[in-house]
Amino acid sequence: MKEIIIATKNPGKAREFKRVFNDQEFTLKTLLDFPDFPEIRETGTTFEENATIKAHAVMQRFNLPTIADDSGLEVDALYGRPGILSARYAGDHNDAANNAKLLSELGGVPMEKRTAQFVSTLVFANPNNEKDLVVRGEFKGLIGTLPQGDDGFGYDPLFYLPELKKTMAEISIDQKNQISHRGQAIKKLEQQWRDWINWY
Ligand SMILES: O=c1nc[nH]c2c1ncn2[C@H]1C[C@H](O)[C@@H](COP(=O)(O)OP(=O)(O)OP(=O)(O)O)O1
Ligand SMILES: [Mg+2]
Repeated sequence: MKEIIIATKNPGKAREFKRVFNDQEFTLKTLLDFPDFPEIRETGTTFEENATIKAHAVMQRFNLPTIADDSGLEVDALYGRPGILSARYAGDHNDAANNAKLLSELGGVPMEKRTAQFVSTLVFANPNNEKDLVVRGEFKGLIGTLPQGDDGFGYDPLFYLPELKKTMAEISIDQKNQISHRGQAIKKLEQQWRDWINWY
């Protein structure tokens, strides 16, 4: 059976990927299956650079086709921050601390100025392909004034969808995948990767 690795240690991302990116033809693994895999330093200056760093580190270790997601939240009132530093905004990978810092930085900013977007860049690297496949998805919303909902991960409890009158943490994983930055990027990947990949 062919294998594809998702180069992530984030359980929320892994769950969203496994829900929509699967097939009889290959099995999907993530770094959660390899807990000893060393920390990959995300030293790039763009989502694409960081996704490329992660995809290549993991591809080289396993010699298998590897997809990495680098993603984050760009808040207009904060001039695009936290952006590529989203995971490290307040503390290292502490969602609650990150959300609290975001609320505090946006203190006093009225709802109409709390516009933001989630961004996801996916890089698919393969030992037999010279060029990586790169896709990106974006999704706009508003930053709420208090966290709501228990689903999702990261900034989802603060990411408010005015059309649905719900946060991203109050919709199902399937609904999130249908609309989200990552869901859109995965759809683009689905449309392109079979024509791109050289298995052997
Ligand atoms: O759908 C999302 N819903 C809520 N928050 C999200 C989402 N997508 C990204 N985010 C936030 C989480 C984290 O603070 C940062 C990603 O950082 P990023 O380095 O790409 O991922 P990560 O370190 O959690 O896992 P890994 O690098 O192993 O894939 O943006
Ligand atoms: Mg990361």
